[in-house]
Amino acid sequence: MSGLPVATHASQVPTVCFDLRNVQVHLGTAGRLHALSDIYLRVQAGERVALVGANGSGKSTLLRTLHGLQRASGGEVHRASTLRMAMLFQRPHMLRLSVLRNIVLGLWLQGVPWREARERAQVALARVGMTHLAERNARALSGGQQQRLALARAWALRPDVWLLDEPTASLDPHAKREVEALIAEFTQGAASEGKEAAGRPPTLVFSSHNLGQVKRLASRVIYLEQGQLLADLPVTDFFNHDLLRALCPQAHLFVQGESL
Ligand SMILES: Nc1ncnc2c1ncn2[C@@H]1O[C@H](COP(=O)(O)OP(=O)(O)OP(=O)(O)O)[C@@H](O)[C@H]1O
Repeated sequence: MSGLPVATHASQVPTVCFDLRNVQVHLGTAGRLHALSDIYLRVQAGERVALVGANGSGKSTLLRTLHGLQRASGGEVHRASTLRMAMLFQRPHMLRLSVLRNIVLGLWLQGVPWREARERAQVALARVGMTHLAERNARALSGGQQQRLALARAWALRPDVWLLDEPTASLDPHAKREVEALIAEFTQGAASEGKEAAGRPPTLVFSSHNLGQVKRLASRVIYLEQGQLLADLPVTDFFNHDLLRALCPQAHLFVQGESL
């Protein structure tokens, strides 16, 4: 694993965030399960990449490999050294503390002084419309509220890169819409302090089974099947049925199945 050269433009946000070359991830007993095979993937700063594919196709493993939570068994993982990454999961992990303290502690652990952390946490809570819940125990929140809190906690850290693993999969339709709207706001520039001034919104890589959500949030779609990357297309090409059928029949079948 190594750092990519960092571009010199004012924001210090590098042009290439991730560059995976021939990456393999083997899991399970004696590494017999090939969760990812021969992955080549370069993600530029500001891209919005959706990972799609059936259950077990390797989406979570790829996200975890990008983050560094999962070590590659082979190949090269290059990651820009200055990246600040936030990773969110389908079911967020909340500390048994108040809503506000969940954010404050996250910031404090990153070296932000307590007083500043409290102020930033309050701004972040307001940003997700949860100020009135600041003193509630975070574990007592609904699933949708917990995911909004997880987003606030991540946003308070001002990440360059958002890695989201099926962030709305376990939510009811109303909470889904709320959480998706926040993801759109936080990752499309408008709410990203500092990044906006640099003219470059943060980078988003997310997995989803919701193809409507993929259309709304992504600019590029990657299709995985049994750990292999079979299609990597601009979102408009991916949802062009004739083109997709010609370029990647497996992905076309998958889209047809998911659209039923
Ligand atoms: N810790 C682990 N040990 C062994 N096998 C694992 C482990 N984690 C994942 N796998 C296997 O690796 C493969 C890829 O799993 P992964 O969770 O990346 O798929 P996914 O596309 O995210 O699936 P889903 O849509 O269900 O979340 C699957 O066969 C899965 O069973």
